[in-house]
Amino acid sequence: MDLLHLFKLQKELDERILKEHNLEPKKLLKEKTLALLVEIGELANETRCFKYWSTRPSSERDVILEEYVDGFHFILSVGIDLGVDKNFLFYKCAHANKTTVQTFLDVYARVIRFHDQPSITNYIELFTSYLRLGQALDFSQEDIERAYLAKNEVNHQRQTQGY
Ligand SMILES: O=c1ccn([C@H]2C[C@H](O)[C@@H](COP(=O)(O)OP(=O)(O)OP(=O)(O)O)O2)c(=O)[nH]1
Repeated sequence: MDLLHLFKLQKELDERILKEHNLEPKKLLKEKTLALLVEIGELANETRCFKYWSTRPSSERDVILEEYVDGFHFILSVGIDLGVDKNFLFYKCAHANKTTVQTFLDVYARVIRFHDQPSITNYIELFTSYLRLGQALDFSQEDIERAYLAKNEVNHQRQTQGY
């Protein structure tokens, strides 16, 4: 996954959204944090991993992947606001032997911790937990990159259409 390229595309999208909505280039950490928490909830809903009371199957893989990359957009976006986008290197994160439910809860905890204390260390922890979630959902880095690029394009089209 070419992360520096994804950060660059994210920056272009974020700047465009600010411009189209006449927003000051102020940081929107609270809004982005809530947006990310909502996206993670939508993602969990599509997987149905916590719905022990139901036998209905999860959504299609592509639907789950699209929800996943919505959250990834916001993670990249807060990384840009933090100033790590130009030199952020990330290799592999070890596979953690946890249930999908626990992996979701870990991501929520990391989001809140980063919000309360937006340090680079807490950002890396958040980023790692989100990639672990991707692994738990069986997405390769190539899957994530391809789906990110597709959704980034959709987000630009939405701005063109006055979304
Ligand atoms: O500053 C921003 C704001 C939004 N986004 C992206 C992230 C995500 O990919 C999308 C917002 O999520 P979604 O597509 O779910 O938006 P929605 O308005 O909730 O649409 P829907 O009703 O289709 O879920 O916009 C950014 O990249 N940067």
